[in-house]
Amino acid sequence: MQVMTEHTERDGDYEHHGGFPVYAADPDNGGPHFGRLVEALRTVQDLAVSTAPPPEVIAQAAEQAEALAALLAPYTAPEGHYPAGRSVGLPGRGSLLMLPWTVEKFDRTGVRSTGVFRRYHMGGNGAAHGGVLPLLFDDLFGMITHAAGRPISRTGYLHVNYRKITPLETPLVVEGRVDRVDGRKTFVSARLTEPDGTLLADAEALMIVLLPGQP
Ligand SMILES: CCCCCCCCCC(=O)SCCNC(=O)CCNC(=O)[C@H](O)C(C)(C)COP(=O)(O)OP(=O)(O)OC[C@H]1O[C@@H](n2cnc3c(N)ncnc32)[C@H](O)[C@@H]1OP(=O)(O)O
Repeated sequence: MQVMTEHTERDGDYEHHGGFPVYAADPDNGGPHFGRLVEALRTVQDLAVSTAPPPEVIAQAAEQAEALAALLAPYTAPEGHYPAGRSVGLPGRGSLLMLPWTVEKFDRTGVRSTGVFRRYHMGGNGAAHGGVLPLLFDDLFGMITHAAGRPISRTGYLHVNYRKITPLETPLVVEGRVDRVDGRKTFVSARLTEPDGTLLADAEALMIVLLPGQP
């Protein structure tokens, strides 16, 4: 997918990325207002799942949301030609789908990212939803594979162990690495912890290098 980092040592097939389009990081991070837009939309997501306004306010909000959608709709662009997902200077690379975390380390020895789960990510009883942890790990494993100089790979399996309730609005750290390479197979693992090292979840996955033209 995204070829966004310079590598000094690359896998021999690094330039082959299956059938993925090759596209680059956006050096402008979407321009001067894009980060602000993404953050405002994330706040709207938080509020959309946590407010109970009266019907007249909901109607007003719906009209404004519809107007925003109508404003943006004419600018739909092909994959790799919009800043979401390519704005590596923004939390979650500027993609609303990704957790709004910040990559602190990205090299062949592994990737570390820090951030918080927000109100939008809540499951039950104040804790993070179980489904957002695999999202965090899966994206991290994609980055780990990429940072290790492996060609773009897809997740064959992803196993998460939920060790402790994951809190919201609490600074957390996720860090992982390549454990083993076997032909097309890259075995990776990672841990989600509190800053004091308390383990919240760990995960392991198999990333499989795509064959030429493979989607
Ligand atoms: C900077 C950011 C960069 C981000 C990069 C993007 C990362 C994206 C990560 C993802 O989330 S991808 C989305 C979730 N994954 C998928 O949708 C994958 C769907 N599955 C497939 O497309 C194919 O199954 C796959 C390409 C993964 C593998 O199919 P292949 O037909 O190419 O391979 P094959 O089935 O022959 O398996 C290759 C090897 O892996 C092994 N394998 C495959 N799946 C396995 C599995 N689930 N468990 C254990 N082993 C498995 C398989 O046995 C075999 O081992 P050997 O080479 O030793 O014989």
